Amino acid sequence: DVFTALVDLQKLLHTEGEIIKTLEQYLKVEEQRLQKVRQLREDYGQMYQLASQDVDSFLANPVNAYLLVKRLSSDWKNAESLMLGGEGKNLIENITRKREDLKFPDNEDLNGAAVALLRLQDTYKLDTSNLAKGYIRGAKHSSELTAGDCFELGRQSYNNGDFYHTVLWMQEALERNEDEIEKTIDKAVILDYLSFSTYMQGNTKHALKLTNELIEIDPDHPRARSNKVYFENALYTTEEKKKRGDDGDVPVEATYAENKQPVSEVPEREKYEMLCRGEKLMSETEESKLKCHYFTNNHPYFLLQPLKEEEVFLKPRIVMYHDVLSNKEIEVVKILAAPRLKRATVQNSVSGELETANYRISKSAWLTNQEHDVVARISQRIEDLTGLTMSTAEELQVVNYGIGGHYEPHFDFARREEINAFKSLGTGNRIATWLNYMSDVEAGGATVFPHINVAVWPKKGSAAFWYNLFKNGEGDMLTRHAACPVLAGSKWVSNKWIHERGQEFRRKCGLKFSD
Ligand SMILES: O=C(O)CCC(=O)C(=O)O
Ligand SMILES: [Fe+2]
Repeated sequence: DVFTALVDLQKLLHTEGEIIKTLEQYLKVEEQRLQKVRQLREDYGQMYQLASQDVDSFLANPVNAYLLVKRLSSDWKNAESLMLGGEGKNLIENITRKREDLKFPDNEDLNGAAVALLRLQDTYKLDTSNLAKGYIRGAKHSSELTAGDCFELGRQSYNNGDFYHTVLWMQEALERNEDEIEKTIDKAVILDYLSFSTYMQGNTKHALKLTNELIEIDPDHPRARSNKVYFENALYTTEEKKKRGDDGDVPVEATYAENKQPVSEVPEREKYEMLCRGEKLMSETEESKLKCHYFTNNHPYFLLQPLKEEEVFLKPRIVMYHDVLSNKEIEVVKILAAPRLKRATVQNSVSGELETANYRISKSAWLTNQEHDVVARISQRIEDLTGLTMSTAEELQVVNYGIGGHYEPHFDFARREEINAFKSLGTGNRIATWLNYMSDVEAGGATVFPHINVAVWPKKGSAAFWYNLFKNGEGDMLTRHAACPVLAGSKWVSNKWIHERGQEFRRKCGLKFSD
């Protein structure tokens, strides 16, 4: 799970440093080795020349005879091992197998990184060729991708059965391949993937054209000819059907399905992505009702140092507080959590078991009030600000999202049917959520509420707070929210999930669906 948090990517940079050292060492040793090989070639050459001048008299000399035999037996054995062996094997063994402190990503990690990039491409509507140039929203963030890199993204998509992205990236690979002087990938290999995926996307005509191109550059390609026949037949059948007035089931032009979600999910999904991109969906009138003021909660701590409270939405009431955590407190929390970050889990709604899921990609750790004064202080501050007891709240969850890290729309509370959720805690449902933003995020990473058109942008030191349950204990469906994928930078949050038990005299219960 290397791809889920920035801290892990830092470890990979360390590995990269070690790889550079190993390569340098390898070059040095190899150059010395080649020098020895060159010397041997010289020695053999000299002797051969001497012998060739007069073969008979050369061989008549017993020393020469001996040397010839030696040169072709033990000397050649040494030469052989010099040529075959090389230091490479030892050096590679040393860096990969013996070094436990080095982290190398595996195939699953590579796939995860590719999927993350493709998710960003979709959510933020990034253009393939701009992305390949390293441009993210106009600003150049990274180095360019080679044709080979684009091919690799396409291949990962292909292996995931995602032909839409395969076509996008193979096309980009093809274009880049044309311009490359030192080719990073073979054109025929790209065409092979591209033609098949184009067919799978419903564009048989174009798939056939690409296959013909492939046959032109590689007439003996193992699959191209049979594919050609197959595509021709498929096209013929469609044309025939058309003639018969039967409109045929294969669209002639590609219609790339943008969204693979079930129809019922599309509106939420679209709203979620629009909000993530920063599109404003809330009306002016709704926005004009929101206020900002200084907040004291009649507590001595905040009377001395009032907090800025900003209303983000009224029903359900979502508020933001600014300058809640200091940079020093944030540093302490990050340092405590960093060595314990693990891939975040979600509760299976049927079994109540915790498991990892692709709709939540981040790393998290839990901190208790007992382990550090700063953690206890944060808990106390939340209690003072909300008036709710922290004695039944969950521990402080610290979360780090890497590039592409996200949490798709969800509720923080358990629905009626999720009977097993929070059972072991014995503190009731999650009545409210307190979310601390512990970093600014360069791009992306908003917390969005798609059903009420709200987007909250992370700001270091700020916090968001809302009730998940109505006063009568029923869940408020409008609190459904998501963490948008991080487009650039790294996002740190920490949250306190506050539970029902113990709040009886703090938040008056009611019969109505009201907050
Ligand atoms: O990170 C965010 O912005 C939201 C996180 C969240 O919703 C959660 O952890 O339940
Ligand atoms: Fe949440």
